[in-house]
Amino acid sequence: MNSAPMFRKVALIGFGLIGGSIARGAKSLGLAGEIVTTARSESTRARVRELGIVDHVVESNAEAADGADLVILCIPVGACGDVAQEIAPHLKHGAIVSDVGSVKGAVVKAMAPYLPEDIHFVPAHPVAGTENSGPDSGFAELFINRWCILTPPEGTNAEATEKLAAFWRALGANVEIMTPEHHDLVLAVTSHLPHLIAYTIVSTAEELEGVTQSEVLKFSAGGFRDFTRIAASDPTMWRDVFLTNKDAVLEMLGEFQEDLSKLTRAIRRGDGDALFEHFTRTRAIRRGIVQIGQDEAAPDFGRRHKQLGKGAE
Ligand SMILES: NC(=O)c1ccc[n+]([C@@H]2O[C@H](COP(=O)([O-])OP(=O)(O)OC[C@H]3O[C@@H](n4cnc5c(N)ncnc54)[C@H](O)[C@@H]3O)[C@@H](O)[C@H]2O)c1
Ligand SMILES: O=C(O)C(=O)C[C@]1(C(=O)O)C=C[C@@H](O)C=C1
Repeated sequence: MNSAPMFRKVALIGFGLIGGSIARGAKSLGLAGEIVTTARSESTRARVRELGIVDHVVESNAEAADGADLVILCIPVGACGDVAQEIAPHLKHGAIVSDVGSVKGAVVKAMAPYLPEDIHFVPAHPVAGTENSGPDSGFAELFINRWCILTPPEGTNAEATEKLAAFWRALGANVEIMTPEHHDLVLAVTSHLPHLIAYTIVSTAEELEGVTQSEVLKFSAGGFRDFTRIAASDPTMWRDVFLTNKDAVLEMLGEFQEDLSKLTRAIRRGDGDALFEHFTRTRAIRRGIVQIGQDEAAPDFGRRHKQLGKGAE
């Protein structure tokens, strides 16, 4: 059985992995009276119409935002400022405007100046994704048991923040609130740096002289294969992440390079104790993360999951 709609009209600007997943989840669970979306290219809009998930696919961002109670920008971080400027005159009084960008400080800085005072701006980042993009890549269960971080600017209406938090919880996410600056520092090490390492190592392997490309492909077992998955992530999205979270990423990269130098020295010196001690510590960290994941599994996970499954039938 579907829940009562939380919002009368939800506008999703951009219909890729994240926009498409929100649409599928919200549709299955009946979270919106009406879902309107738009995408930049006619071919994407045509594909979204064909998929038949949303109620209306419109031609422009302004048209999508017009009269919506909740507007979510599901587009690359670098495009958020321009789109905020474009939709601002069309926003309904009291509407909640949000985004899903992987970087928060730059998004707040780019969007806030354009949003009228009667709009509730509640930036968000669902920490859930895959290496795929585009209208066919989304799925309703993407956010189940994952975190969604909200970074409302100081003075944001608490009721609006709670309404958006409830929307994300309904999609299956666990919600946490923090400042954009803290978000960007944490995500620099947990998400942005790992992607940079994956992007680096895959091209390093490809450019090696003593090892052929076919050998790399043939013998890419577990570890390297995981890196190639991450390194297949969308170039536009990740270009924007590194351009807009420059300071935090550079800070974390500095720390990483120091630690890498320590391990390099241990290998060069044949210091087995240092290597063993290091790997023992990282194994404990991994086991701790897995345990936290199990402890924090939402108690009503099964129910939500079933509900999504039913709605999608
Ligand atoms: N992919 C992930 O794993 C992931 C996870 C969490 C958050 N995010 C964030 O979500 C956002 C969207 O990512 P995605 O993975 O859904 O991307 P995607 O490539 O699958 O979809 C992006 C959508 O944005 C539209 N778009 C692109 N440039 C635009 C522009 N200049 N103006 C208007 N629309 C534009 C595209 O037409 C498409 O509909 C990004 O900000 C990303 O940082 C991504
Ligand atoms: O699993 C993946 O493919 C992801 O990279 C998802 C991932 C992440 O780093 O965890 C990537 C970027 C987003 O901002 C959030 C989630």
